[in-house]
Amino acid sequence: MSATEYTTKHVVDDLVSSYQRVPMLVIAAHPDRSRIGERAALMDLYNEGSDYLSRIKPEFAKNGNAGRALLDEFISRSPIIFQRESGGRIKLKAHSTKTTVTIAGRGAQDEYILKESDLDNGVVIGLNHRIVLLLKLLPLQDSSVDDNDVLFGISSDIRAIRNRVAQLAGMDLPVMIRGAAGVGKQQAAYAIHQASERREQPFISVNLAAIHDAVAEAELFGSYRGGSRQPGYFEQAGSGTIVLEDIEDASPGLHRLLYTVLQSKSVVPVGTEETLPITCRIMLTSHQDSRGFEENSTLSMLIEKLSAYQLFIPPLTERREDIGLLFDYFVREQWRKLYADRSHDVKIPGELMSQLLTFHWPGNVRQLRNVARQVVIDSREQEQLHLDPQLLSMLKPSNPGHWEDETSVHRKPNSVSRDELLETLRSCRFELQATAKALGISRASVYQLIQRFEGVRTAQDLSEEEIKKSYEQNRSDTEKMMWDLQVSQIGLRRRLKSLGYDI
Ligand SMILES: Nc1ncnc2c1ncn2[C@@H]1O[C@H](COP(=O)(O)OP(=O)(O)OP(=O)(O)O)[C@@H](O)[C@H]1O
Repeated sequence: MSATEYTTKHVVDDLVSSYQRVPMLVIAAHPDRSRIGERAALMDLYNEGSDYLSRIKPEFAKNGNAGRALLDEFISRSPIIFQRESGGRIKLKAHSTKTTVTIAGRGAQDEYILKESDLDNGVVIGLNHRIVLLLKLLPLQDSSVDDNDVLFGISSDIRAIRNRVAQLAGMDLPVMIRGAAGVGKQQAAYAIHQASERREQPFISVNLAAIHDAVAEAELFGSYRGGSRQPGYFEQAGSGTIVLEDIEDASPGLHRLLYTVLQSKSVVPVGTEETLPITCRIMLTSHQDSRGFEENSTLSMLIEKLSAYQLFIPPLTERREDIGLLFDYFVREQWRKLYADRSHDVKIPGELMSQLLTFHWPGNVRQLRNVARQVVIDSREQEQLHLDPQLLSMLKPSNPGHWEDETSVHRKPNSVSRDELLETLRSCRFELQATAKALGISRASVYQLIQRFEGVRTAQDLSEEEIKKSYEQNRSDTEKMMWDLQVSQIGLRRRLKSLGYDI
């Protein structure tokens, strides 16, 4: 690789937009768990065209500490060689080492060619099935890890978001947080609240899609019923923070109500003449791309009003370097919760970590956390973390982008058969937006087709009984519930939350 400046997409529009990226090795699994998240830059590969990896080189570091090599007795001192080839490719040569080298968990070979695009996404290197490293082009930054970070992670994206959170915490302004389902939007809102002067005040999160239009006004702004005052969510938030989740899923009526309230900075509880000033900080979350908002709609005006400060959280697969550390963090958290009496120094097997690093994570961090919980439950009597075969097959890498070329296709909804709809819904994890894209029809048409065909449903159509049964059978795992009930996980979570389940 020549000494080119690699440009990287950045998460926060108005922060620095390019970094120098170099080939970096990040430890994702190591017998000594404290080493997860350490990184080493292959500067000789970057500058001179070749570098090597062995038990004694290079030196990995985090938190500004002095570096140390892998130092694992099962890893050979003889080197694995990285050599620059034409076209930004890298040859990895394992001829002269006794260490078994695997790439992305596949069978061991003596030589591998890594394309530049592989290095962009991150190449998963397994050493003797004990140590797993991610080789990726990353900015030349130190790895800083603090277990007390509300937003945990070592990627430059999470780092930039943490900096942004610190800035936003000091400004008493509304914030808009965008990103796909499960990326950590609510976690980011909580991080801002915790870092702000409002931290001692309530933090209230409201799922707008779960509120029925008929009761929305009373639930949000309060009411006067049967001789007593019922406080709404805005009042309950007091001088704290209110997070209005997934704003695009609320009804247009609700958008209009919120817009009026935000203009007047006050609410009028239903059935009263009383005007109550709003003192809480407002944050919105959205899982939709800004192009998805219809121009001049109340929603777009509402968003414009509230989006003076935005935060975008990228999907987990764009920051694979966070996976090892986050998984270890969630395993420790779940282990403490479930087996407080047992040491939580269980080993993460190399194969498991390779699989986690290569999976496409459509449910993002939430799904990773669910997998960690499931693995901990399944490992009760084991020395190592154990993965249930069903879960293992679910984590097989697949091609999530298979519909992307079809976004320009436009067809009549009438030409979509029930079978095609069902098959596409399944391949898109029952998410309506993705299904609409894949079929080349609008989201509204997908919804109409669901209503039309028998046996095809959304989470809104499920009975409370069915939800309860599936919740118990699947031990509250919403990923499993999604496949069981054949509805989107986002919709399902919304229903669960509105029914008061702990998720
Ligand atoms: N960087 C992070 N560090 C620690 N925990 C995280 C991080 N990101 C997400 N999580 C955890 O992952 C789970 C999902 O995060 P969160 O609920 O914030 O996602 P979201 O983007 O708001 O999802 P949705 O759009 O589906 O509501 C939560 O349990 C959260 O605590």
